[in-house]
Amino acid sequence: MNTHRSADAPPLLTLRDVHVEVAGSKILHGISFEVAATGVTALLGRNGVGKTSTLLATMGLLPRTGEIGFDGRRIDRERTHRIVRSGIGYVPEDREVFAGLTVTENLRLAERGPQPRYDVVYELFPELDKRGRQAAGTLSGGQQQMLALGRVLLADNRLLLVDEPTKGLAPQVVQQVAVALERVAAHTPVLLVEQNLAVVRRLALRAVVLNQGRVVHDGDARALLADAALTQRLLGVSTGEAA
Ligand SMILES: Nc1ncnc2c1ncn2[C@@H]1O[C@H](COP(=O)(O)OP(=O)(O)OP(=O)(O)O)[C@@H](O)[C@H]1O
Repeated sequence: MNTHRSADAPPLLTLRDVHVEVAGSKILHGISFEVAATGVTALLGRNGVGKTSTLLATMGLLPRTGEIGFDGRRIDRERTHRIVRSGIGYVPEDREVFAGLTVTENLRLAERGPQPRYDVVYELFPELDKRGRQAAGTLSGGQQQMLALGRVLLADNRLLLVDEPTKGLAPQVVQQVAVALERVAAHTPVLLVEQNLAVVRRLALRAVVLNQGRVVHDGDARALLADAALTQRLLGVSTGEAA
């Protein structure tokens, strides 16, 4: 099932001419794109093109110039804690669960505000409720990913930035995480960095493709993936491999 958005809804996140330079090397060269207010927008591209840096710059974790708007308000001059408080949740590529703490303790540490949304988290991921006393480090990769998603959902965020959630997972677990993300996205819009094109095809309405720190494609995700030559040129993979 694909997620839908209203064509009339204003974008939730807007990047305009965003540049990032780290230690003298230019990483993003003036990227501009929008993230819809519902469903999944995929951020794609080969290794090292600047996808993670785009998420980090949005969160204020890398120095950036240009305009970043969230829900009609500029956030490009704001510090990370303010951006987090404004309702953007970030799930990093390596998940970063506290391995020695239990599932419940990991969730508790992510509580923000007076009413953490355990109802939402446990409804989406009953496994986290069942495994509350298990050390997070002993969870499977897929379960750890669900815990990482659960932590950002606790805070009632209005947008999630999720970096390569299926990386390193077995094919069957990739499917479980895709189902989980589909359910999450029905609840909260997602900007998703993802290399697995079958997951992109399943979840994303729109796809933004980066190459060497620039946006080189922005459009309907399925139309891109249906065009084998374009997918091969932009992403270096054939859609056959992605199925
Ligand atoms: N702190 C840093 N210092 C120097 N170079 C960096 C730094 N962070 C990222 N880069 C470089 O910027 C480029 C973009 O990195 P980034 O991690 O954003 O790419 P990516 O598209 O997410 O890659 P991948 O798909 O491999 O995770 C890479 O060439 C990377 O080596």
